[in-house]
Amino acid sequence: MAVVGDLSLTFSGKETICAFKKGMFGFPISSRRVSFSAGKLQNCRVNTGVYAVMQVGVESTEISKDLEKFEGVLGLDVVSEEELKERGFLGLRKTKLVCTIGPACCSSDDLEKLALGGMNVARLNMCHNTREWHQDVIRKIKNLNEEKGFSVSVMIDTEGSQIQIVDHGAPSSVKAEDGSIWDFTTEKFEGTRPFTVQANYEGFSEGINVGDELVIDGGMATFEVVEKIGIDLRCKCTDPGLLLPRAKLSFWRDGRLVGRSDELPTLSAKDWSDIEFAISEGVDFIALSFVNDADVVTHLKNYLSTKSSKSKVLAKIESLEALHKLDEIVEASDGIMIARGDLGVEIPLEQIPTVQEEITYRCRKLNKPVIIASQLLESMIEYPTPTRAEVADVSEAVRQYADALMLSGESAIGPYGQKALSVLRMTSGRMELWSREENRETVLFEHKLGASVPDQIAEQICNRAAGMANNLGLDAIFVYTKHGQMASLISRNRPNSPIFAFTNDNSTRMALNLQWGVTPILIDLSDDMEANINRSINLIKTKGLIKDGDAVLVVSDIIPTSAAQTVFQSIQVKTVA
Ligand SMILES: Nc1ncnc2c1ncn2[C@@H]1O[C@H](COP(=O)(O)OP(=O)(O)OP(=O)(O)O)[C@@H](O)[C@H]1O
Ligand SMILES: CC(=O)C(=O)O
Ligand SMILES: [K+]
Ligand SMILES: [Mg+2]
Repeated sequence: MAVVGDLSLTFSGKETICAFKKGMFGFPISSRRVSFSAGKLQNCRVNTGVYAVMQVGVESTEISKDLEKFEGVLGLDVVSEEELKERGFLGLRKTKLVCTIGPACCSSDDLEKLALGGMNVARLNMCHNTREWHQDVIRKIKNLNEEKGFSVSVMIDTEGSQIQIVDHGAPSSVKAEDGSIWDFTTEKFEGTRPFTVQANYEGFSEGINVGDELVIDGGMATFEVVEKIGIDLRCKCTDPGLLLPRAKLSFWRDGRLVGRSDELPTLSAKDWSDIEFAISEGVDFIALSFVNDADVVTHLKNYLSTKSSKSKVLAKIESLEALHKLDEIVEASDGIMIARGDLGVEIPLEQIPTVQEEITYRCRKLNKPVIIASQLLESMIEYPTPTRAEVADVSEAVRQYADALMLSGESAIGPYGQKALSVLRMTSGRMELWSREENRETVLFEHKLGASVPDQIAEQICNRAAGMANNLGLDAIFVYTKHGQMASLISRNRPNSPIFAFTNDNSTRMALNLQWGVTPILIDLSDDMEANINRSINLIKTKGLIKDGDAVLVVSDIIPTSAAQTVFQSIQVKTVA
């Protein structure tokens, strides 16, 4: 049980304690109003992750005195708290970790182990499994957050539409031999039909000519189209290989992709129904597969706001079209996933590394979090140790300053998911340290970032703040933020000091889980900024996480709630005393 502190209350008469938030205590309180008669209520355990300013409708001064100590509870997750206690400010991990949840890790026990192992975001791929299964996993994660003080965000990833194999006549993989002739059809067939492959999309052969190349999964096997029979294609295997279930099909002519993805809807009827589900479950992120332009992102964001949903929309970059419209997609979305798996079906594999670096850089410039996904530790689906090349790939992603790294099958279906997560954690920690030592005082690549976000005052304040924190070697940056904008602008500079983002908005807290170097903390914020700052520093101090003499840089962007107030944006250095 995550505990901020134990509290004993002595009741002298017929008193009522009002407005405790649900979950405030370590035992369940379902009502917001609890009555106690005379006696002593001992060892009420106050959870982290839930904040409340308590109002006490009592005459007893004794109770008020006890409760005063707890006024304003810090919503700091248990994992960051432990990491901070063990390793100090500079030891906090900066790169965020996303785990795909699948049959290998969906029990509460497994999910808890992943949360303890550093999972910041749990991803659910709507391509697989049932609605009930997904719902069950989401509820388990939310329960763990509430009861055990974790702060794991939930992401759903839409199925999207793509030309792929639905049936190749075998339960798992089939081998295509050199020179063998295969029919690709959309017709459904019963049982096994040798050398026949069923594709999922009626128009899959439209515009395809004899002589075109059909590539499976970006290079697992290659065929040449030798004949068109109605809408079916007869093909000869020119590069033998494996056809896996759900393998992706792409067509090439003269070394170029024959672009097809704009024919298919980014959001199918199934995707919309999954989005309704995501809204009703209150998920934190919706990742859109096969985004081809900004319109679909804007459309979904507008739709979510009509539903009062605070889910953030991530665009997955996994098509050639998306690369052509990268900037507009990045600007429209709340973040990006570089989906290297399907991207490798649409562009030659040797282009992936440079494209990854370019997308990562564009995202940082435009101040949007970016996740690097797919095959980071692929061999760990089978083996308990990664290849050296995989560790090098992970390190490179960290060196590029991606916000987050993602596990796919490694956690979803592999028996070594927790180990894979720890490989990500150790490798990113090592690389972060190395980059910091390399960069020392020059982490601020401001000349490279340029002025590129709309709010230039906020941008300048945050750039200066990050620079100051580095130059002065400050212990931490505290930022007070409603929507996370300032926290994100500081993170964009990738400063050495950890960024603690204090917010009173839970959806901001959950969204910031994806941002490099940011530890979001839920806290009650009043209009009095000085009071907020002092109270949060005191709370952190009470927990033993900061001590006298530590120096923090404080940045705030609290927007006025009344006409009498002005926008409060400031930088100050505070030495804890
Ligand atoms: N909920 C699930 N139930 C069963 N299997 C799953 C589930 N989620 C993932 N998997 C398995 O893990 C593998 C990797 O998962 P992942 O979701 O990353 O697939 P992907 O094909 O890379 O993603 P996408 O479909 O978005 O392109 C999948 O091929 C699938 O076998
Ligand atoms: C993650 C994903 O969708 C991909 O790599 O294709
Ligand atoms: K998907
Ligand atoms: Mg994909």
